[in-house]
Parts: sequence; C-alpha cells; structure tokens
Amino acid sequence: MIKAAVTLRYPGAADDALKLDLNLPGQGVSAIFGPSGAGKSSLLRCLAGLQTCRADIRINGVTWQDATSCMPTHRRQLAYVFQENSLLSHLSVQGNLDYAMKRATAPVSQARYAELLDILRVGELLPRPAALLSGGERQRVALARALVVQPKLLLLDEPLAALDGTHKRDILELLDTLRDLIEAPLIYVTHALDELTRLADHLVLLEQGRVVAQGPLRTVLARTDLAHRLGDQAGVVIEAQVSARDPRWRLMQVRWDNGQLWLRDSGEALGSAVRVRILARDVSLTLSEHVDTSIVNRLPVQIREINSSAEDAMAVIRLSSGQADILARTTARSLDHLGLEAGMSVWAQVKSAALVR
Ligand SMILES: Nc1ncnc2c1ncn2[C@@H]1O[C@H](COP(=O)(O)OP(=O)(O)OP(=O)(O)O)[C@@H](O)[C@H]1O
Repeated sequence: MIKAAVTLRYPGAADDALKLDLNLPGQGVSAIFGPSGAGKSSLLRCLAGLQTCRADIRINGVTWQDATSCMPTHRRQLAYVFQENSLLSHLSVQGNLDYAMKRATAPVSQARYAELLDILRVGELLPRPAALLSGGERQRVALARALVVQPKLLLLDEPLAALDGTHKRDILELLDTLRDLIEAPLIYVTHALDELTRLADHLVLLEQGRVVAQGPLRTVLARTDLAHRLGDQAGVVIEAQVSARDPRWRLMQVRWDNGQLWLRDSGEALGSAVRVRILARDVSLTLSEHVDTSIVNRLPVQIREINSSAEDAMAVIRLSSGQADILARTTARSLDHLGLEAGMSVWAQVKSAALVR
C-alpha cells in the first residue's frame, strides 16, 4: 500500500496548495489526473522528498516521512521520469545508466538490465551524448535509467507531454509492455485521459490540491457525479476478451460476461484480454431494440442511476451490462420524453468504442 497524507503551502500563498490523503495499491499503475495547476507535480515532488511539506508517507510498509522524520530523497529508493530533462546532459547514454546503477541500493541483475535495454531499444543509443537525443529517445533512456535501479516507487510526471503523436504511441506501448515487468508501484501524472485509460489500474482525480475521487479506474470512471468534470471525455472502460472476428467486414468481437461489442479489427488474437473505452456522449438509449439503424452495437442494459440537475440540459445515466458499467449522456428532455427511471431495462446504442489496450 501507498499511504500519503500531505499538506503543502507555498510561502506567501493564502491557501494550501495540497491538502490530501492518498491510499493507493502497492503495485500496478496509479494515475493522478487533474487540470493544470491541480497540484499533480507538487504532489510528486512531496512524495520524492524534493519539496518541503508536512506529510506522513508510507510506501509498502516503509516510512519515508512522518511528523518526526523525513528520509532524504536519495534514500527513498525511487525513480523519477519528468516531461523532459530527466537525464544528465553532459554524459553519454551509457554514462547515465552507469551513474544510476552505481548509486542504486539494489540494481537489477545483468539479465534484467539487458532485457530492459532490449525492450526500450536503448542498446544502439549507448555511446550517444544524452544532450543529442531526440525527445522519444530521451524518454526511452530515461525509463531505462529509472528501471535499472529497481526502485520501490516509480514516479512519472507527464512523460509523454513533450512528444509528438508517433513517439507518444511508441512510449505508451513500451510502458504497457513494461508494466508486467515492473514490480514497484508506478504513479503516473497526466492530464490526458486517453493515456490513463490505457495504463492505469487506479485513478486519483485532483482539483485545486484536493482529492475529488480515488479508487479503481473502472469504478471512478463509472461515477455519474464526476462525469460533468470530465466533460466530453466522460466515459467508462470495460475489461473484455476478443471472442470472434468477421474478416469479411474487418470487425472483431469483444465480450464480457453477458455483453459484447463489434469493433474495427486491430489484429489481437482470439482470447486476448483487452480494454475498451466507451464515451458517455457516444451512447444513446432506446426503449426497444432498433434494428433499422446503422449502429451495430446495441446492448440490452439496465438503468442503475440517473444524474440530472435542474440547471443542466444534460443528464448522465449509469447502465449495467452484466458486471460492466456504461455511462450514457442524454438531454434532460429525452429523459422525460422516454420516461426513463432507475431499474428500467432499455437498449444502449453504442455509436463508437475504442480499444485502448
Ligand atoms: N514553487 C512554487 N512556488 C509557489 N507556488 C507554486 C510553486 N510550484 C507550484 N506552485 C503553485 O501550486 C499549484 C499547483 O502547481 P503544480 O505545478 O503542482 O500543478 P500541476 O497540476 O502539476 O499543473 P500542470 O499540469 O500545469 O503541470 C499551482 O497553483 C502553482 O502555481
């Protein structure tokens, strides 16, 4: 478990920049998500001991900070990857890796070192000066450097933010590959929901230095009361399995207990575990199944909860399809017109769904 109660006020500020209690799993990827200025980087700096703050921080049973003690950063056995400039620019790539290995409390084995360099395609970069690497290369080396020290906690602060689309996808894929190899918990700061829906197991929503919500990714994303904060990005992720393909139309079917969707075939093997993201704005509701529509994905669902307010023209509805939750957004007028209520069985028309992993 990661437990961190942090209070931080910058000198001269009228209010605390951070006042929060984090409870995160001791392994897997936890994403810290929030708008600019929410305090995401400040929080990572506090966890790393790079920012003076009042805190109780325990990482998998080891106290890093409490009311009477504060372990210095170099003893916290953590690794940090920033948006840019995580490397020592006056050294070569090899020099950066050697530097990290020498200072590590328990560096990785030679076999794991070679494996990490291979996965991250760092081998051919070893003689290159760090200062002359491209953005994507720099982040691959920064990740290698972070992982060879075998940290007890890995902090990633918007590692993709400075990259263009191609490099972003490349690093995301590498992180996805590495996630099963990394034993340490990973805290991933981002303000891009598409990154976290792919990588995260756990989600913390931060606003103005306060935790708005925290919990398993699926649970937090299915909360109707948070949907308005996420705007057009509101929507759920569903864990499913590739169950069939239709080569004629280049479609692939994914299933979960008693739900299924057809998606564009992206080549995953039958039986593979996948993660599907469905945005609330892409789901509409009908009282009976409409077959005369171009929408392929029509799911029988049950209405679990309706969140509407008198001031808002839009309502958010939580539906269940077996074990999976789906959010739909409709106008309050449609809600009234169709007489929708919690407990009703209806049909969800899913206009679009994306495979995120
Ligand atoms: N050194 C500092 N001195 C004073 N105020 C600071 C300092 N660093 C950050 N702040 C303030 O603390 C708040 C949180 O900043 P922080 O950089 O942690 O947010 P963030 O969520 O990481 O934002 P972004 O996504 O833009 O990087 C902001 O209001 C910011 O202006």
